[in-house]
Amino acid sequence: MDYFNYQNNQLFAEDVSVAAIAQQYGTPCYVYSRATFERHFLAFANATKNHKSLVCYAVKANSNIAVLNILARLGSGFDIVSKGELARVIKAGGDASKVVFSGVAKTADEIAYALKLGIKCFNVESVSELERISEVACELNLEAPISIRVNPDIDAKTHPYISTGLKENKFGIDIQTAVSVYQHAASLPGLKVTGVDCHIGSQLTEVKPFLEALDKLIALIDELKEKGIELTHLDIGGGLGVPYNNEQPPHPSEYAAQVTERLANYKHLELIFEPGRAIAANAGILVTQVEFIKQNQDKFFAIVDAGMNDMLRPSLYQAWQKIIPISVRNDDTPTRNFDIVGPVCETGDFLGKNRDLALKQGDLLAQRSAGAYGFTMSSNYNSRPRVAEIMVDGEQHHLIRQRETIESLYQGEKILP
Ligand SMILES: Cc1ncc(COP(=O)(O)O)c(C=O)c1O
Ligand SMILES: N[C@@H](CCCC[NH3+])C(=O)O
Repeated sequence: MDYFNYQNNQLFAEDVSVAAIAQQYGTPCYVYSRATFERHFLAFANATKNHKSLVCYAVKANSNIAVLNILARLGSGFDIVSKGELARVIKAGGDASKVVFSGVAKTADEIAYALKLGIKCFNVESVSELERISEVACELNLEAPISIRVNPDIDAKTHPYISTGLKENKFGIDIQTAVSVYQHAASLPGLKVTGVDCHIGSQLTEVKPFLEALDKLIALIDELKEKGIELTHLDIGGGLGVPYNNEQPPHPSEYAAQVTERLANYKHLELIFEPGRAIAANAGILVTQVEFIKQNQDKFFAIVDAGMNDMLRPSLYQAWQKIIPISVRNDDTPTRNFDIVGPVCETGDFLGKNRDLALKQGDLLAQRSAGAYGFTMSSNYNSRPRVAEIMVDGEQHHLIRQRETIESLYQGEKILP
């Protein structure tokens, strides 16, 4: 099921022509499908119905408040990594009691903000952080629910930059030392030990590494119980991959079924998932226009109006995302092998390389799978205003973030007197 489809050679997002959106809002722009966000969220939520569980959407994937609101209405919880992300969740109508706070460097201010809002849990990534949370909680006369994010030293078999569960990665606490850290946590004032957490990486295309991590977590939970520390939840993190090209990641229902099966004897443990990409990636496209066609000897470039500042993934991870025309040509324009490059002054500024397309100046293109880690990783590099975001909902479309203005680029800056 795909909500981005061709009708009479024109790309549609649900029931709206993408060309019409580009005409109305200009390019580049991100276009999202509400129905896709909902379908992906429900795939997780429904798959885990036989086990007490909570889906905490990872806000970093796509943090527009319209997206968060759509998910909050379906009962989603949220995985956040900053005060800013938590503020977005609250602004969007999310429930703080369903928020888990991840990240390696929570400040005292961020901890206090989250504590006062009554979040579900802090996923703690170091002993120093544990002590900081204890101090802040005591100062506020509050109790902080915590879980330790353990690093299980599992190879997630993904790109090294998005692998997080190996001992050489900065994330989590070495699982070998976890028991003593839990004992330390139990002795500190202001803390309530509630769970265990891990997140081994992103864009995983197999269930096996998740299950390996889960087995290590279960062994830890058993050991803690023997030592008198009983946990009430297990957070397996996010990381389920999506098909960008020919990858065949397991469907959320298959993944969730295998995870819950392993937890058959642990029905009392609430299971938390933190999916980001699996919910958002294929719910969005980046729409861009060909500014120029350029030929250097036998190399063809389509220079488009979206750059690495709008979509960083290809430059940062050599990520491959499909690029398709918004209107399929049926004239005699030759198909050529193009590098699709942006306007930014960097050699690494490309959306895709070696793409066989029939293109002319002025054509519109869509980069697919752009709903996750697209807009949220965008910047103003080269003083380029960040682009508009549009949410399609059936036959309706809504501007959910306006294009930044030139003036906004230097807002807050000052010239010396
Ligand atoms: C702690 C944590 N949870 C959840 C996620 C979401 O990951 P994904 O988008 O791969 O599901 C991330 C990002 O990788 C993360 O760091
Ligand atoms: N931003 C990355 C994933 C990292 C997720 C954050 N832990 C991507 O686009 O693939």
